[in-house]
Amino acid sequence: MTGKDFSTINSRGLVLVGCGRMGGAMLKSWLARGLDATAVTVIDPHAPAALADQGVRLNQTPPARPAVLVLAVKPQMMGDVLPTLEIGPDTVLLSVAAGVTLAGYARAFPDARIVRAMPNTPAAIGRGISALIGNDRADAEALALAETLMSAVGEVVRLQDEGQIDAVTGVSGSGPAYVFHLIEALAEAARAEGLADDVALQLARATVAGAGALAMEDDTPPAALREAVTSPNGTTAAGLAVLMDPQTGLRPLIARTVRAATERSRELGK
Ligand SMILES: NC(=O)C1=CN([C@@H]2O[C@H](COP(=O)(O)OP(=O)(O)OC[C@H]3O[C@@H](n4cnc5c(N)ncnc54)[C@H](OP(=O)(O)O)[C@@H]3O)[C@@H](O)[C@H]2O)C=CC1
Ligand SMILES: O=C(O)[C@@H]1CCC=N1
Repeated sequence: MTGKDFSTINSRGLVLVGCGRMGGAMLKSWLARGLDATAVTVIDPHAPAALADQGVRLNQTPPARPAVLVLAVKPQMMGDVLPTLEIGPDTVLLSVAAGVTLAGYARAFPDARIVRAMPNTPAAIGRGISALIGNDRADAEALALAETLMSAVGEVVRLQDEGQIDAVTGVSGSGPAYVFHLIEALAEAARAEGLADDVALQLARATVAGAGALAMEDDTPPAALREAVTSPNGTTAAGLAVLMDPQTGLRPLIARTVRAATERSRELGK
């Protein structure tokens, strides 16, 4: 990604409403990849002051027709935030909020080209993944602009149907938290088996990161990568007999986890 890819946004401006964990993570990657800080207006009462030192306009009147307005506040804040904004057909509204639907935004901004994206926090290091879906008014240009922004922070998939974004939220939007919890659980188990705290955490973190990197770089299916670790009647087989138990193992637990997160995303949309 280069400054050239951001040229429309750099000349017309980007407004970011909500610069917390997700908005802040994306902005960090965009600025590192060619977004001109002086083209950015951040609206957030608690935006980090350091952004102003980089040239970002903090809590100032936004440009009248920015190329894009990115909404990254909590879904519960939308009722307060939307009435403060004016978005016409020249601006792409790009929302990363869970739950809030295209129809909900269209009621507030009937002429707007609206795109929903569901990213995740590895966006902060350019290793996120986002899914995109636009409303009827979102033309190829609007979707391309959204894709430029989201592909600057990681991989992008396009959805066919807005309903699919709830499952994306339950899998990859929330998913980093599941993986961080796996690191916590592995480190705890390592401590329980007698390893020192720092060594336990180092082993857990590097194992999850290394296995993740191998799964990305190698086209081998994950099941085959798992089998390559598993010697007949060895240690991994003993561990997997517990982890892959059809009733009490990871599969049913992850299925329930993703179901709960997906259902919550659907609820937020009501
Ligand atoms: N965190 C994640 O992993 C992901 C989050 N999302 C979505 O991103 C959105 C933001 O989540 P997240 O970043 O975690 O939340 P945060 O609370 O970290 O960020 C939201 C930011 O918006 C600020 N804010 C509150 N009210 C306003 C307002 N009226 N105008 C402008 N800014 C305001 C908050 O300030 P203050 O803290 O002072 O209230 C905060 O800095 C949510 O809709 C969520 O569904 C999507 C994918 C992943
Ligand atoms: O927990 C949440 O609601 C948000 C959406 C996906 C990740 N965080």
